[in-house]
Amino acid sequence: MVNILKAEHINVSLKDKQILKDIDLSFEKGKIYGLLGPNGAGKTTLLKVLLGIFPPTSGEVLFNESNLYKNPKKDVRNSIGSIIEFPGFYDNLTLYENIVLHLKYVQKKMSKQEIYSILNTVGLYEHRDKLFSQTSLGMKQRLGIARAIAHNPSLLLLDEPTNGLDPQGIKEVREMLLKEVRDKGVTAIVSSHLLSEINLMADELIIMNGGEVIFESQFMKNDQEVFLYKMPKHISFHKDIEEQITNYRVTSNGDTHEFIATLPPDQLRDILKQNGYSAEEIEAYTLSLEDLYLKLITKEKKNEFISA
Ligand SMILES: Nc1ncnc2c1ncn2[C@@H]1O[C@H](COP(=O)(O)OP(=O)(O)OP(=O)(O)O)[C@@H](O)[C@H]1O
Repeated sequence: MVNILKAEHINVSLKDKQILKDIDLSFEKGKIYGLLGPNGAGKTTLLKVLLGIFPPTSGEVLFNESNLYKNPKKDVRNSIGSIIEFPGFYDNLTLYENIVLHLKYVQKKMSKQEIYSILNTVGLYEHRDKLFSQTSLGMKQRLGIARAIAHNPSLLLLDEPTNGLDPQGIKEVREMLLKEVRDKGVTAIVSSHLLSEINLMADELIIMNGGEVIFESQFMKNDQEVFLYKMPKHISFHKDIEEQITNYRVTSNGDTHEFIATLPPDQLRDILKQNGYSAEEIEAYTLSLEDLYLKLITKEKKNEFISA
């Protein structure tokens, strides 16, 4: 397991508001991370911090073991491709020329044919000579993706990359991303409000709310399932259980603990039996990504979660 990127205890405060709170994450080479969260959760801010364009109030970002904010190795940022917020391009240049300019900026030499091939990958080859100002929203977004991948980065930071794309475009972007990751070992962090897209492409899931990471899991990997458990409070949390549950437990109504875990029900029941409890006392529910997301966000809003 090779970590290409690490965010260590990132805090961001703007004026009196804390926008990111103690974000501590590691990202492995060759994986797609889905970044989810409601509007204002802090996803874009986190991506900007990871890109090296938004210095955190405290904390470190290490990309290939180089600190992005303190003496970064030369050209380290040129190994990152990104779409963060609306990509800025030159209106009076063609799509082809915009990519040429970007490649100059990141000091990467490419032949005309190679640039055509990139434009072809994102479905823009036949529009290559159109002025940027004369393209549709979807084409602009595709050009943003072309720019993000053009210089063969090892890390992609993509903030809602399918914004403005039609269903076919969304599918093409997903397939292209999967190909980049699988063929070239690129690591991608992709924020989206489209749960179904994240479900289809991400290996790992990060859910944010209120500037914090509230859930982190290999949700999709190897069909990993996530369960909601309801357990009577008289069953005390055994170390073996605690080690396997995720960071959240609900102290809910009356006599019941609710918690979310990837630990399968059979294994949880075995642990309970080994500790002298009746396994029949717990209720287990499989959560879809939508269930999980809504459960976490809703509970967060109601302040019902406490840290396990
Ligand atoms: N420059 C800024 N000055 C003050 N507050 C800011 C600034 N940029 C972002 N914020 C605030 O930080 C919080 C997080 O914003 P951010 O854009 O990172 O969220 P997000 O999860 O990307 O949201 P969305 O899904 O709507 O894009 C919000 O409350 C936002 O208002």
